[in-house]
Amino acid sequence: MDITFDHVSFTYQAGTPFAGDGIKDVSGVIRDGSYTAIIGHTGSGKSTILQHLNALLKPTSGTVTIGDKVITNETNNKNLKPLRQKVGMVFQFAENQLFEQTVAKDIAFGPQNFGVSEKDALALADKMVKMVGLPHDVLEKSPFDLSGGQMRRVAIAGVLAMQPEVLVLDEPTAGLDPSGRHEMMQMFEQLHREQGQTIVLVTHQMDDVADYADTVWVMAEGKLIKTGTPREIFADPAWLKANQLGLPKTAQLAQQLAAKGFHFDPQPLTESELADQLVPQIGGGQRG
Ligand SMILES: Nc1ncnc2c1ncn2[C@@H]1O[C@H](COP(=O)(O)OP(=O)(O)OP(=O)(O)O)[C@@H](O)[C@H]1O
Repeated sequence: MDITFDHVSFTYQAGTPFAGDGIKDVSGVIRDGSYTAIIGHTGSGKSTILQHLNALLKPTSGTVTIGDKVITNETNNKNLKPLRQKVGMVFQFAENQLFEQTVAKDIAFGPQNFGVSEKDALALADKMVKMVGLPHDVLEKSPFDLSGGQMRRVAIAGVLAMQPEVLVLDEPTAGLDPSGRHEMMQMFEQLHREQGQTIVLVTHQMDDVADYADTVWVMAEGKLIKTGTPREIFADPAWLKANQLGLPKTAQLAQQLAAKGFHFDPQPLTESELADQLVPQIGGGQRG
């Protein structure tokens, strides 16, 4: 399912003295099957974009087309429930939204709310717990007895149990330690690679953009100022700096090595790309 923005603007508290622009004249497509990263400085409009992906916000002007559903300022709120199933949102610190007595009930809550029987919803909970890498025995535990990272996985399992066509992640690894971050990003990567899950990721981590995304939207002051592949977006360090964005760590390291006489073409964005280009230059690669 594609999600298409056509000249979308959104004004918070429109018509009041507190009115403020959220996004301005955004046009672009989140392609079915893509892994799209949305990046930009604080206040650039990323969260406002996300909330248009399942019509939590409706455009002040312009249209958002989600699959076959066209959302405008005039769209009636009543008919939006199916969208909430099709576009699953994992908000920042999603674990704060857990509330049931057991993990199983918490994960099953969403599907049951959409008419799935209790038995089938609990079977889904069983499957999703595995998918997010948690042991089976957490199902009967209280979510509040788990670690923070485990609680977040339960919250994500609850979103996945809705079997969304598009999975939207708002800084899903915020507050996790480096290994927890890596494991969680690998989990999303697996969903994308093995099941073709469409993913939209808001992140401040340029390494994650380079490692996982195939498409990038760059936001600044409410506008979508650039779209492209990570390679296209990271090709111009001066432009990135002007927009208060950085390079992935690997590309930064390659820049430092280039200043010492090493040569890279194309610019390496991931560790394995860096290693592939560096090894021949230091005469390595053959051991023993
Ligand atoms: N509830 C609100 N009421 C009024 N203005 C808002 C509201 N939420 C956001 N804004 C404004 O809309 C603009 C875009 O904000 P948004 O939260 O979408 O940016 P962001 O890129 O997600 O920021 P961050 O990286 O800090 O989460 C900002 O100028 C912000 O001040």
